[in-house]
Amino acid sequence: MTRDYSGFLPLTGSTTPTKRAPTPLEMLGWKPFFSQQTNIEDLATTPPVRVTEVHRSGLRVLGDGIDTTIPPGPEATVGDWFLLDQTNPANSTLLDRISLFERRAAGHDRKRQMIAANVDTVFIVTSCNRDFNVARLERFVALAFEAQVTPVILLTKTDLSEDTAPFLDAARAISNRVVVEALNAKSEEPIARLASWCTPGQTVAFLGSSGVGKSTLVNALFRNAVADTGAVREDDNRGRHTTTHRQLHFTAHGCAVLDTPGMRELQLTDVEDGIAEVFDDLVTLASQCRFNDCAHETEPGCAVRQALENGVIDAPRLARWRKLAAEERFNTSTLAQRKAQDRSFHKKAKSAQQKKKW
Ligand SMILES: Nc1nc2c(ncn2[C@@H]2O[C@H](COP(=O)(O)OP(=O)(O)OP(=O)(O)O)[C@@H](O)[C@H]2O)c(=O)[nH]1
Ligand SMILES: [Zn+2]
Repeated sequence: MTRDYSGFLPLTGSTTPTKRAPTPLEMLGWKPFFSQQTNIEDLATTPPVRVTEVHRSGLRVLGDGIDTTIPPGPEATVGDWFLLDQTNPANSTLLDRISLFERRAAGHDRKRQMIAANVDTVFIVTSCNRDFNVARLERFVALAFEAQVTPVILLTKTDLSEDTAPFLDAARAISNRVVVEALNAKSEEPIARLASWCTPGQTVAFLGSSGVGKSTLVNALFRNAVADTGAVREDDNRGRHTTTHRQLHFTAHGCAVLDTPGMRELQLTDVEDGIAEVFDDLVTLASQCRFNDCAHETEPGCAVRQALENGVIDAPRLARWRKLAAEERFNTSTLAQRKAQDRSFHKKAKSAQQKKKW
């Protein structure tokens, strides 16, 4: 899989191609990627609108001078762009996405459920204390890579830690494609430290376990700049947003911040490529094993074990990769596949038992 990583770098003033003020559509997140899917004539008759709220009763969409609700469709989620059919909104055209967070729903058919579309950056938040866990960070980075969203790791609570260097080192070792920042979320730091990713027209989201400072950071982005922040509470010490539906909030200068309960429950399903990107060095090594299906255990000509013996790779990291990949495979398999795996396991166990008897 080839992927363009140029977008994984934070935008800086010097690389911004034009200095003109963003258009109202650009403030909502409109990008050349979407313009390419339409043309000037169509833009006039079917103007672009972005889904900013998903309710059972309908989708709230915003455009240039447009704020309306269109009927809910199974195929759209918060962050999506439509070309709005003003006479028959149900006929609006959904545009291709730059990125998509999705998950498998619970239940028998385990249908895919879309969480959020066209997110540019996801801040993976953890704190410089006992919450810090490399395996958990790797899992979130894999989810971001899979969704085609730029991950940025934020280490909070630097003010409560005597030495943040070991946390920074461990987080930076996860992937050389992921920027890591350490900060005190309760100070004045967040606005300046997150500024390069929270420019007008950018869409950001936050991932991380409970209590690490996600709400504190979101509130910092909205402090003194209340635009459409009805559901984001100031002084939220418990850190629970009141929102129960999926919603984009816009800061006063036009950065969209995703607030969606689903982001808290993203599972490791269908993220094989994302995991392979986090552990790309190990994947490359594994491809050099003599056998295609090498389990890197006792097989001859195993490049992974060789690298381990030579001290080229780190044993705990190798173990984390294998654990994550196994979990992903299990989550991704269908119920029928799991039953088949179970049956074949019981068969093998039975035949092993019978062999013993003989
Ligand atoms: N000292 C200090 N406290 C922090 C920092 N970041 C967050 N906190 C505090 O940690 C607690 C939890 O922060 P929240 O922002 O609510 O955490 P959250 O990640 O949103 O948690 P959930 O909403 O449960 O997912 C709050 O009391 C915050 O004030 C930090 O950098 N330094
Ligand atoms: Zn091997």
